[in-house]
Amino acid sequence: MTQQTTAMPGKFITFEGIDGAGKSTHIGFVVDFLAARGKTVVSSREPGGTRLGEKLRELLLHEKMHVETEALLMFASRREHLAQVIEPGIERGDWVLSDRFTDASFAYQSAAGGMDRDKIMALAQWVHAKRWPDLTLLFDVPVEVARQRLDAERTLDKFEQEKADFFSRCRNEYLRLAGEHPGRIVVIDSTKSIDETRAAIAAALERLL
Ligand SMILES: Nc1ncnc2c1ncn2[C@@H]1O[C@H](COP(=O)(O)OP(=O)(O)OP(=O)(O)O)[C@@H](O)[C@H]1O
Ligand SMILES: Cc1cn([C@H]2C[C@H](O)[C@@H](COP(=O)(O)O)O2)c(=O)[nH]c1=O
Repeated sequence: MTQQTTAMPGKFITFEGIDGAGKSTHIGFVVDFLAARGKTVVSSREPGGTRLGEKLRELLLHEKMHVETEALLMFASRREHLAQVIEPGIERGDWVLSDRFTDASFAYQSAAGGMDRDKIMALAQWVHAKRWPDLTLLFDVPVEVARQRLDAERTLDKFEQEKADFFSRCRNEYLRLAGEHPGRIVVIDSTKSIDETRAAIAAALERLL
């Protein structure tokens, strides 16, 4: 008789925050933390994460467009990412990490960009009705701190060139989402030192292990 083994489904963890909050700095730490605990980790990002998604990312980060076009392209990238990376990874039992997901569409296209929230929700229901992250780490810093971190280090893309007011609306929306989904979204105070931030991340991850 053939014995059938069903792999335990993996987990889906997303990283959010305004540009310059520090989320990318900590993804490597999370990969190492989980790998040390025997997890197979897949690390990816949005927009992007697939060949098509990376092409869309190039357009999204550098071309001016109507905010609804922007949202549709974000969700086109997301659809491909779910089909090629997120769902197969979780099914294999891997821990899939994504640098941003749908919370970013609520923060950037809706709260900051002015798009109707219900339209983002309709796209989310269409593209991934049943799939939401098991854990979202929200890296929170005041807008001025994020700005200083960005200015210190690179050529700014289309979103990063937005004014402080745009990022205040994003930040407020992220915090509002955290209040709405306290079981999923953990707010990490990203003004702290990198070591202190790592300790907070480790505590949040322990809840899933
Ligand atoms: N806790 C911290 N203290 C001081 N500097 C930090 C801290 N965390 C990150 N930084 C620095 O801030 C800068 C921006 O960090 P990072 O690229 O991780 O931000 P991000 O949120 O991923 O931004 P983006 O979304 O635009 O990619 C980097 O130079 C990083 O070294
Ligand atoms: C998924 C997603 C992303 N964005 C924006 C947010 C950032 O400014 C860029 C991605 O850059 P990062 O350095 O990789 O964080 O894209 C968005 O506006 N809406 C989204 O859904």
